[in-house]
Amino acid sequence: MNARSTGQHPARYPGAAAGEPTLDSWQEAPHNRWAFARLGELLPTAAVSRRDPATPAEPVVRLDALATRLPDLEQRLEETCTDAFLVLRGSEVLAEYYRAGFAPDDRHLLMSVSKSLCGTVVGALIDEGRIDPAQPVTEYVPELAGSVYDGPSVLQVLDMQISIDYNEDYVDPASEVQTHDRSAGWRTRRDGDPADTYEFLTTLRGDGGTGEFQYCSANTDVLAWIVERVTGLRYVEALSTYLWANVDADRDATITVDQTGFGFANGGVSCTARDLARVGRMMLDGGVAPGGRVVSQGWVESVLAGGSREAMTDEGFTSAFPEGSYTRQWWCTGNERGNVSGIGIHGQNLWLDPRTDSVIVKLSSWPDPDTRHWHGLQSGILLDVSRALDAV
Ligand SMILES: NCCCCCC(=O)NCCCCCC(=O)O
Repeated sequence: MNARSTGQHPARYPGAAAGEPTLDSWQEAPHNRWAFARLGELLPTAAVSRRDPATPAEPVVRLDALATRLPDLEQRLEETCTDAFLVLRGSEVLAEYYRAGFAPDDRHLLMSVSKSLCGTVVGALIDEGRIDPAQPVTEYVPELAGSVYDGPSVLQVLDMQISIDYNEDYVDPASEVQTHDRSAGWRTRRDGDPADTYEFLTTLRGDGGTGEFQYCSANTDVLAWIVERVTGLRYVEALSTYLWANVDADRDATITVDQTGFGFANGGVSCTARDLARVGRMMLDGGVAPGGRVVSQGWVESVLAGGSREAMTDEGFTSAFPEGSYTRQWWCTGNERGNVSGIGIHGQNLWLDPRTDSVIVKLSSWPDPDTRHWHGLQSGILLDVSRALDAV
């Protein structure tokens, strides 16, 4: 593959030269001043737990508030490989569950729930007038000229309505989603792979079609690239500035980065269940968080109203939710309760139940990424808990 220029990217730290520090220069001045405090952005880093691994966290089971209506909830959480589960009604944590070995302040990978966070950052920048959703993507990232993103609007990327030669089969080694992973450092590189995520995005092609839903993880990374271009910040910093710094989080979130330091917006965020619930709380509070307004009420209303039912083609989703749609990086069930969710493979949900003003977080480690069987069990729990909240 011929490496092509993907243009200027935000400096890793103020004053850093483009592309610096690299794996070979981070130990040298002046880079060491930044790198010694940010090593996890350059080298895979293991945490030294403050909890003795020999005495893993005790399980936490606080499901009493739901026990009358859902006496088998704990069993269902166990059967669906739940690591953390939390129900936040208003500002009250009504129920919580953490499996043995996973503590309430442990972070968990969100997979594609990360997309809903990125969508929120884009929403904030649209509110500020810094992104116009009707503009073509290439207005912000001209380096995507010639790719499938040469033509579609930012809104079509947000709503995933672009026909892309991208196979999102997580277990197919020949799929584009696996090449994407390799470019981002999630899998071992192969000869000829793009050097990084930016370059991978420039390689994507399509038939020029728009208007039909196609779930494609690359779209979110394009959004993150746009975020970088309009803010001059790295995506990791923008996520902090526009979202995380405002939600009164207990802990820092983390995001995986590729070798250029580009955050894997489509699936790489990890955080605690309680902090993720705070993002849901902000949505149900009309875009307002303890640190101030994150997105406009109008943005939140657009998400809760759902997207185009006609555009939705995902039979897996519509078999469960016949009125389902996807908009602004959120899955919208179109059911009578108006449930909307961030959804990630292997059982991650940030589920909003506007009717009871509740947020349900479920973080899991299903053995399979994305089967109807597992989604069915998971949706069943989320719907049953939502209905139980009507009476609690
Ligand atoms: N390769 C990096 C991470 C990709 C994460 C992909 C992901 O989490 N996808 C979620 C798919 C949700 C499907 C929902 C449904 O069909 O019901």
